[in-house]
Amino acid sequence: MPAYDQEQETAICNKVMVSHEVGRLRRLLVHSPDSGLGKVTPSKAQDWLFEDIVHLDTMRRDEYDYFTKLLLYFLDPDRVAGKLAAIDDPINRRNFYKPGHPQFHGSDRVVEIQQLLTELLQDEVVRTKLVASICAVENVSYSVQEALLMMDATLLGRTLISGTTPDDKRMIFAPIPNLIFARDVGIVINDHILLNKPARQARMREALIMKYIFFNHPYFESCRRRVIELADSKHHFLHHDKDVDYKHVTLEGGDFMMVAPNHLVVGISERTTAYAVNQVIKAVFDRELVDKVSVIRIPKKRDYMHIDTVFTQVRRDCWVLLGSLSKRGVELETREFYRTLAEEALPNHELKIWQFEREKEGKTKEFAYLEDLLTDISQNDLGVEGEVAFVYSGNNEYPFGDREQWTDSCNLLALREGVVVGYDRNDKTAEAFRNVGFDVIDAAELLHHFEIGMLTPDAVTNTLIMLPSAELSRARGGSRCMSMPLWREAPE
Ligand SMILES: NC(=[NH2+])NCCC[C@H](N)C(=O)O
Repeated sequence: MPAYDQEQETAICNKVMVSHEVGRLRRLLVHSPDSGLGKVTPSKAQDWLFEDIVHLDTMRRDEYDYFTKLLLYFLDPDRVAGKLAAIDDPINRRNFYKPGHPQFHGSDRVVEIQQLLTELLQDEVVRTKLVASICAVENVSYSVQEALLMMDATLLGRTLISGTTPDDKRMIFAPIPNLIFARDVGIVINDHILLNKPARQARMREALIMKYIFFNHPYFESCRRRVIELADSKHHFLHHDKDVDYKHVTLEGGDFMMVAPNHLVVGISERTTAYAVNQVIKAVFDRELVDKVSVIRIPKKRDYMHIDTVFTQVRRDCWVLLGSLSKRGVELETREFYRTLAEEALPNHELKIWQFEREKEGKTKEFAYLEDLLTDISQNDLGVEGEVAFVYSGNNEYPFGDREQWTDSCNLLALREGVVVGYDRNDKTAEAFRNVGFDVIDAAELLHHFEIGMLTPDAVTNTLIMLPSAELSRARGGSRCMSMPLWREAPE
């Protein structure tokens, strides 16, 4: 047996490398719903980017826990295989799923942000800086700041995320309920990490916490010099408010897709500004990180939010997307208009796609439709020779396409090529998947098959795994949103 190589083991453990959307997922960041989600009030729900208040216990026990089990089964099976009956025995009070609890799974493959934060808070210097920054942003009193500094790291981590002190009685600042959407906290571009700059106030504390984690946690030590932080334009603070927008950098992970090692896809959306995209292109070309950047401008509407709410990749040769932004959808919508009037009248006319190449400065290619770009990626970047398959939200039947997009039918996370996780409420989209030859199976049933030895994760192919989603979908994000891949292999 070769000698155990500690250095090599650490390098693998801390590997940060994402160059694809669909190869085998090896490591990711997540955050399971914390008590802050159970404190969202109807009057604040919209400000905090939820469409409704959620029932926390149902969301955790009946929904998110299945996500955790699935991720562990595929990425870190030793923690769960053959153990689910014991893990889920009511006697164990879900302790396996509770960050900070001695029985917490603590996986180094399915990495919990709260655990990283707790570890980071053991460093006195970082702890003082981070607490001071959060207290400044949240505008709390000096005495609260002092009290926070007295807490032990586990309790402090929990408080900084949930906004509530450990006795769970005193809310000292707002929760950050969107931290469950780990996709938006940062972006891995090959071996670099691009920091998020959220568009909404409700997500500022998340970005602050993650900045400290990426720059200070030993886990990211090896790539610290490869963290990219983009700034607003020079003197942006001198501009009039109404002019600030176009010179403002806001960017969120849902608008970024590493589709191939040489090719980054970026969205201009409600959350990511054109100015930010311009800075990103410069940053990745200057560092020679990719050869191509494709930019997709989508209508700035709440329903669409990020590009990953309107399409995601399933296999090298298969994508799921929203019909009204597809070739047929846009053509149908425009047909009855004079061309120039269509541009004025139709929201989907905002859809525009450009491709920039590092070596060909000034030369920009345009794509008329989303399918054209996606076909180009499949065939030219990923070597697909035959047809490229498109699965449409709601099976492209009116009005199910829009209804199911709203509940994240287009926001899928690939665990491996062709094995994707989606929400169980999107029936028509599931039908569309069946029509192109996919199996559709509930997460609970699949886990049961694993537990009784009927199936192994490696044997699963071309499958849409359905996650219970009545509560999760009210938070407006799907499985892709709930994951930030740190390491993904190339599709085999
Ligand atoms: N990558 C995504 N699509 N993330 C979805 C985030 C949802 C969250 N409620 C927000 O509005 O910010």
